[in-house]
Amino acid sequence: MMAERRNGGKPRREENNKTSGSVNERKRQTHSRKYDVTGGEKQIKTGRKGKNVQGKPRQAHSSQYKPNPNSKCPISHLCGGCQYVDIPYEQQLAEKQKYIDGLLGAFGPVDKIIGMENPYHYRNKVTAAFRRKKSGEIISGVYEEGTHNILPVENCYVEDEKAAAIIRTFAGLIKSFKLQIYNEDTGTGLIRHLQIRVGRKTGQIMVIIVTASPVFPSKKNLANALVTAHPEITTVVQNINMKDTSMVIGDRNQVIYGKGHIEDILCGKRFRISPGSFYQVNPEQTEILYGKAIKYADLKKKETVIDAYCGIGTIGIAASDRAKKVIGVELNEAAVHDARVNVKMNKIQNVDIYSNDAGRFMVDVAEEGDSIDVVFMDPPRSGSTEEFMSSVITLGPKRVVYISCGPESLARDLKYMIKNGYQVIKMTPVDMFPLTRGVETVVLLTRAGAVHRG
Ligand SMILES: C[S@@+](CC[C@H](N)C(=O)[O-])C[C@H]1O[C@@H](n2cnc3c(N)ncnc32)[C@H](O)[C@@H]1O
Repeated sequence: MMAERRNGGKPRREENNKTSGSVNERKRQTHSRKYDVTGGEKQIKTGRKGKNVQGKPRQAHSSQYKPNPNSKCPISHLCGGCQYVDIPYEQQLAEKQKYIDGLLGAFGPVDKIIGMENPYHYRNKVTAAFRRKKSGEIISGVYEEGTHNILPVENCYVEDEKAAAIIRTFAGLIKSFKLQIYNEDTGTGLIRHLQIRVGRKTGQIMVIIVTASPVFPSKKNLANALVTAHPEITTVVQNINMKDTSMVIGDRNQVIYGKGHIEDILCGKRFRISPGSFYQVNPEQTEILYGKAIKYADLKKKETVIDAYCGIGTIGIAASDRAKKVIGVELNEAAVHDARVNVKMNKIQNVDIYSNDAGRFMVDVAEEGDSIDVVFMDPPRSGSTEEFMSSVITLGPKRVVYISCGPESLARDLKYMIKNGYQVIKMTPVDMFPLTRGVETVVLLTRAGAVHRG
């Protein structure tokens, strides 16, 4: 087997594979808005140590918070997440269509954007920060854009409603258990964030309590109280993040209750999701997106397929019944582990998962001259690399199916692929992030001269 020749049948381990994105992606993320609609790690735009980007002290507060009386969401002007919350849904879709047509239309035909029937409360992953008021009451919410001020969230239109209810309960428990909220300036306190992940089809819910220290007194009692209030919670995990970082999730997990992960069902397959693993935030639209991607791949059970940036293996596993062989490659260690478990759990024989940088992996495959028929590529928002794409060009697969949540990096990468002998056959935008400006696009490229069916 070609991949076994490359590493003796053992998964490769990379120095960098504890990350949830490439180094460039992580650098870029720290300068992005904090509410990452695409499902990447939630980021805080940091200024000088102890200051926010406006040079104000970093201690979380919201004394200057003024609700916007003209918006459905009183904090939409400050949170920076839902730029389109006050625009009718049809108009949101029209705006996104216009944007994608303008940015990508010159490369090939763009289909009509696929919207949602109910574009609210779709987000299966919700992260909250906390602040103690002078009265002792605990506020839960999100960061004001570009600052460390915490804005109270009463009713977020994109978040899963069960997750929001759990966050409210947890805020009350912080007070009753007398837990200290982490203070970035002094480095004291325990509770950094709470993250909830929901398996929408299985109903499983994971609560991740991110702490600044491994020492977490009465964590079992706290988890019991939370599960008693919300019996739908299936697991509670302590995630330890001791770094001075804007990343929410740290490297270490300790299971407090349940299995330490959840499962969800997507495209008829079952997927395990661990705290550090990427999973699309809008699974209803993901099924539509993957359906398009697999249709574009036009598989006939004869093809060797690469699923690059495979996360927990979702696209490759969903496509595996239609291919001869699928090779997944992913950098994040937790996701690689999940992907391997997912292959076994779904009793799939023709999928191998590799732990590696996608670019380096493709270089190896290209150097060995292996034969690849189809490449799925679903890189982070910052897009792919020349290293990766030049190897794709060397390998010359008949079809490349590019899935992207970053239209601008997609445009850059399509230019490169076109310059190097590929053509864009079609593109479909899918609205994975209603109420926000975000839009996902799936693109079919073929080698110029290759016959295009379907
Ligand atoms: C947009 S997600 C897509 C994941 C998966 N295809 C899905 O749909 O769930 C991008 C994935 O690329 C991974 N990643 C980031 N940089 C990478 C790199 N240089 N090499 C391999 N994987 C990388 C991330 O950890 C993440 O799982």
